[in-house]
Amino acid sequence: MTHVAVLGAAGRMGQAVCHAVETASDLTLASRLDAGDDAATVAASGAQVAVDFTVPSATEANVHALIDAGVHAVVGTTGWDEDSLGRVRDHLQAANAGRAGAADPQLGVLIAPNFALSAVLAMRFAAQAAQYFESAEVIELHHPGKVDAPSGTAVHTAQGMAAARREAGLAPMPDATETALEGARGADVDGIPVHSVRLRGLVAHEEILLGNPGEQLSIRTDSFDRSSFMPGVLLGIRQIGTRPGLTVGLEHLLDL
Ligand SMILES: NC(=O)c1ccc[n+]([C@@H]2O[C@H](COP(=O)([O-])OP(=O)(O)OC[C@H]3O[C@@H](n4cnc5c(N)ncnc54)[C@H](O)[C@@H]3O)[C@@H](O)[C@H]2O)c1
Ligand SMILES: O=C(O)C1=N[C@H](C(=O)O)CCC1
Repeated sequence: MTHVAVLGAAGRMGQAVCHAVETASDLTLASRLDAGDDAATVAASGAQVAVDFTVPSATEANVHALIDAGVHAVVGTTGWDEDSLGRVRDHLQAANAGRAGAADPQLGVLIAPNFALSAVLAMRFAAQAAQYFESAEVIELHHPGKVDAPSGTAVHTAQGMAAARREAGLAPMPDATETALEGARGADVDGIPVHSVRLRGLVAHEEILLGNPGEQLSIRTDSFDRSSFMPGVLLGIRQIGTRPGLTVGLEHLLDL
């Protein structure tokens, strides 16, 4: 039986994760934490794994506290960049160097911008397709309660596509824009324009547009309900104990 703590337990995702953990026969919900609670207390609740769905401004400090507490972490909170990921990688390496044996297992942290299978596949397909198209843009569409833009998924998608374009030696994308209102061409993520829509009624959606003369490929993922993220979160909880160090992206846990 794996004991699980949930950080951000009062939030939209935290509530869904608590319910998913409570209804899984191999998991026990050890503690629920929200703003104002100390992440360092999760070990005392008996948790071996903590799940973080909080806010971009808090998640990195939470992860460092969890590493210090000797608890594996599964993180869905967005807002990570190369610097913050690097600090977690270094902290894990230092912490794991001092840990050995069954009573002191090697710690793992999984940080995934999207736990929905459709989104993970969309990111993979977009990276595969990117080298074959002159033009590529990403449109992400979310509920208006979301605090960050662009979405972590859109950043991850654009970075994967940009890396594939670089590797294939593609020229910059055609774009004759000479004058534009600020923001009209979206945010520039590694040379890929990313557009953010916030609309009441939406949950989490993304469309990737790829264009060539005379043709277009559209790749779209829609999470209509937060239940779409739960199989991925549960997979992360079940596997993180066997994955020491930092893993970025659920794709590494799937047989894609
Ligand atoms: N990876 C994914 O698949 C996925 C899916 C959905 C959302 N997200 C991300 O998860 C995060 C949370 O999304 P949400 O819609 O649940 O947000 P939310 O605002 O509904 O919930 C966040 C919760 O975190 C709490 N919180 C704030 N600071 C905290 C702290 N220091 N310690 C503990 N709790 C704290 C808040 O009080 C709130 O209850 C966002 O970054 C979002 O982008 C990721
Ligand atoms: O609801 C959110 O907020 C979501 N955030 C993630 C992101 O920023 O990519 C994943 C989808 C839902």
